[in-house]
Amino acid sequence: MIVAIDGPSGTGKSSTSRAVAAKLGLSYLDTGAQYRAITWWMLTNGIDVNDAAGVADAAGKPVIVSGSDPAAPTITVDAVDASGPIRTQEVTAAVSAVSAVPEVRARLVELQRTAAAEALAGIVVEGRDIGTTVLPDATLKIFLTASEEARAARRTAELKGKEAQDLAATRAAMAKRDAADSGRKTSPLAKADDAVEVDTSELTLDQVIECVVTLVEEKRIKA
Ligand SMILES: Nc1ncnc2c1ncn2[C@@H]1O[C@H](COP(=O)(O)OP(=O)(O)OP(=O)(O)O)[C@@H](O)[C@H]1O
Ligand SMILES: Nc1ccn([C@H]2C[C@H](O)[C@@H](COP(=O)(O)O)O2)c(=O)n1
Repeated sequence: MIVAIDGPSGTGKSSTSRAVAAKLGLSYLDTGAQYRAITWWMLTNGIDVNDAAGVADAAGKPVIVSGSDPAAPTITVDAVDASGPIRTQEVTAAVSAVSAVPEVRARLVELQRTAAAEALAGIVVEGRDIGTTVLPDATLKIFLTASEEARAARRTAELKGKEAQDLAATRAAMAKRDAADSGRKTSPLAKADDAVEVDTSELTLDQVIECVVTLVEEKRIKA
């Protein structure tokens, strides 16, 4: 059972994927965390993230390891816990440039396919190009969407007290990142033709989780 969950930022991919994987006894992989991890490594090693050739040259250097337990997902870079540093606004602002570099994508797609192949009980993999490129033969593909307004409100609430921005700034930053992720040449953010689209704007997180669990169970019955 391989479940691919894609969609723009703030649509609920991580929260939904973790919960669905935990409920169904599947592994979990957050591919966005891997793009953030390689971006953090570039920033901490003084590589100009807007120099695509420099990023491409360095793409093979960091060792990125993702833990796939949905109850406690982990990510390390060169054996250092990167789970905190990859969530800073500095990394968020730089990640689209790094993830547009084909050498970076080739490196991470290989890790992602290996993780899926090794997950014997099945896996939920979330990202932007999982259904279209990474795992085109996934058992079930979901494309989550939500209005810009709903996504910005969710992200603003999440960042409250941390690196808080106001609603308008958060909305603008999300729209900019989504435009970059959708507009890049190599495997852009896109819905696979055979993905089920779920608009989460008016749904609670529990409703989205239930909806995806039901879709997985329907697939299991048919298989
Ligand atoms: N249906 C929902 N209703 C209300 N809040 C939600 C819903 N889904 C997710 N959230 C909240 O919205 C925030 C963003 O969710 P999440 O991180 O899962 O989105 P994402 O699609 O993985 O985002 P990104 O791609 O930017 O990492 C979280 O605080 C989460 O709890
Ligand atoms: N499969 C993926 C996953 C993520 N990215 C890039 C684009 C996102 O802006 C960034 C961070 O992802 P998030 O943590 O917000 O889910 O990583 C990608 O290009 N492909």
